[in-house]
Amino acid sequence: MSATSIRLHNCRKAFADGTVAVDDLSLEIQAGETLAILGPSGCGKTTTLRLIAGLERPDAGQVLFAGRDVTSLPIERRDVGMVFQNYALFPNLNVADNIGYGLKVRKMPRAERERRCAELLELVGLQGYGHRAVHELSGGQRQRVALARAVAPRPRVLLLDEPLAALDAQLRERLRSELGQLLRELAITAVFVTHDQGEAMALGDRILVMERGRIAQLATPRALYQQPANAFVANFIGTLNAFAVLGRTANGVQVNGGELPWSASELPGTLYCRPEHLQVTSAPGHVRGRLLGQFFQGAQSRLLVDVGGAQPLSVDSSDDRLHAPGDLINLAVEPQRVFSLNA
Ligand SMILES: Nc1ncnc2c1ncn2[C@@H]1O[C@H](COP(=O)(O)OP(=O)(O)OP(=O)(O)O)[C@@H](O)[C@H]1O
Repeated sequence: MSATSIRLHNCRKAFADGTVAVDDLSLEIQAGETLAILGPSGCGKTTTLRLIAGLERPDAGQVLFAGRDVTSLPIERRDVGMVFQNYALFPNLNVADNIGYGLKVRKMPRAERERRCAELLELVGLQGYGHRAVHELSGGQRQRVALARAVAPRPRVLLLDEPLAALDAQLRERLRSELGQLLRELAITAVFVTHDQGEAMALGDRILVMERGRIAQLATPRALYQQPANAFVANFIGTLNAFAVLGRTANGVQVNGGELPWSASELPGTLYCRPEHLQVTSAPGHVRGRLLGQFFQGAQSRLLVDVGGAQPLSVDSSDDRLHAPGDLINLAVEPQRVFSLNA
């Protein structure tokens, strides 16, 4: 089955208590695209996924698959595969029977089913595990079985709700890259919900950042990071330093700890820059403050510098020099790395 585009058109979903989980949401997901849905708890990520799945019906608006209105179709008639955080495998069936379940329901002949199961076990790196009981598998292995089961019937759309959240950090990272590989191999349209920005950036062709049931921004990971639409998105993707603007100077603006380059005629209330764009310098830089701490992270260190603002500045430095807490640190920034944002 070839991949399918998905369109949400003015979708709204409120619950009985009046909570508006999804508020007039319109977006289009290309055929074969992987869309990550990211946002704070309660912003409507899971509800959006459930609207696409057919597990919820919108109060208003339409859901279209390849241009066809599927709004009133239940999940079993939408041709979607789903993977949940908690595996949701059948505990009384072995691995092969779990994977083959959807195929059996669709009355695929046994020999063909077995062939497809073997192919899927190989795809998820579990060759020879067909006869294992579910309780004999690790968390990561269970999640691979859940994936294999979801894609076994070759669905048009794969939906994943925090698929890696239950795994420990190391395993999550490994399975993340395996999942990315798998999604590319399957060339399936995939939508996954996560609250992990690293996961969203690594797996999503585009990321939908949601805020209170609406789109805060829908863009590629790179565009979200480099051109965040507003402060909410910028704070959600990566770390952001905020400088309250205190007034104009000859070449820029006055901020806590010094002066930032700023040539635009409008004078925003806050200016921003990313931690990797602040450079520690021995010459007088733009701002100066006292080191609160230095955290070694391997290829670079994260420095926290107090310039007297509301929050200490975060600075990423690949310079190996060790500073001591309390040291005075000079920081410089290239003018084009300083930006303002809509509130
Ligand atoms: N069945 C329901 N009945 C009432 N309110 C609900 C129901 N399901 C979700 N909500 C509410 O709708 C809003 C959106 O919920 P949703 O689960 O979509 O958010 P989420 O972004 O996935 O959150 P999380 O990251 O915490 O899982 C929340 O305020 C939630 O409490």
